[in-house]
Amino acid sequence: MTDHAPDPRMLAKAETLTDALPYMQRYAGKTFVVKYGGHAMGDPELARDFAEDVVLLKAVGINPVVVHGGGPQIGAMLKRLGVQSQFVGGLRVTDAETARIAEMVLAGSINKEIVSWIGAAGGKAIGISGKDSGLVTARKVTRSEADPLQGIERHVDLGFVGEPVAVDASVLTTLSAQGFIPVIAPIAMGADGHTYNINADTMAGAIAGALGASRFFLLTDVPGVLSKDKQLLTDLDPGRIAALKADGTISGGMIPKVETCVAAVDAGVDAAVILDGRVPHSMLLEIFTTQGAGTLVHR
Ligand SMILES: Nc1ncnc2c1ncn2[C@@H]1O[C@H](COP(=O)(O)OP(=O)(O)O)[C@@H](O)[C@H]1O
Ligand SMILES: CC(=O)N[C@@H](CCC(=O)OP(=O)(O)O)C(=O)O
Repeated sequence: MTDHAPDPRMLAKAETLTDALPYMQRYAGKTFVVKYGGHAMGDPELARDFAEDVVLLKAVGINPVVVHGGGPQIGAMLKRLGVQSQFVGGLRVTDAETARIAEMVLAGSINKEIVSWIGAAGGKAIGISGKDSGLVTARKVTRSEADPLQGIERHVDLGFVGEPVAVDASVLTTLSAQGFIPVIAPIAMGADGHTYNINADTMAGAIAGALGASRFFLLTDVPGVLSKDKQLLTDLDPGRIAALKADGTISGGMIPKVETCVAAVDAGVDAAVILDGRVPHSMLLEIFTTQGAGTLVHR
């Protein structure tokens, strides 16, 4: 009798799989856009976990599309080359030289690294930037900032910082339908012929909107949006986000992240989730279990 008693650990594994079945059935054929942040990709072990998660999504019939960042890696390269860099409202002021370096780091090294990880996990990834096949057309971002000394709004020139104005997602749907996993660097051409550096969150949100994605995940290095006393805010709508920005709770790199979540849900994405990329397999837990993780942004 005892010889045939099921091992409880094996049973638990089987249960995990059967628990995931309704989610697999619900999401088969849907598109999930995943933004993989530069801060989340530091650890090779976590990068392997991330690649396995993406390949698993593809294997169960979901179409994952990866948009990556690389802010810290661009920063490190600029430092090595002795180029000064500064951020205004979470965006890197980008002169022509910085734009060239950002493209080299994002579309060159990081993009191919992610493609390699997915390949090693058994997936077929194709690495492109917003330039390929006219995927994204950018225009120059204009920002104004309050000048406390003069009490006026002052225009800030961010240089070659772009925002998507048009997305032709046909290359992505074609690649996905053929079994490929698109991996996208946040660099695009403007109609003016210039190369633009685009915040990766903004790029991912525009792509999620254009694809009509069911889910939009942003993997970063914090558990989600935190309150002033560092508690995780699990559920946010656009009104609450505006208040948290206004009182300074949300600052720096979290600003483009929440703005892009709001834009994505406005564009028809069902839900956007800001997740901790440092937690192994955080995306799988969010998708295939009842345990919600991170901050859910919805209408
Ligand atoms: N309210 C907030 N909750 C969580 N993180 C915040 C908040 N306000 C600012 N941040 C900052 O935003 C950072 C995430 O943005 P960013 O550094 O651009 O990440 P990524 O490289 O993953 O895109 C966090 O590490 C944190 O320092
Ligand atoms: C205009 C702008 O700020 N572009 C970003 C692009 C990379 C990025 O967004 O990377 P993360 O997602 O890792 O922050 C930059 O130059 O850092």
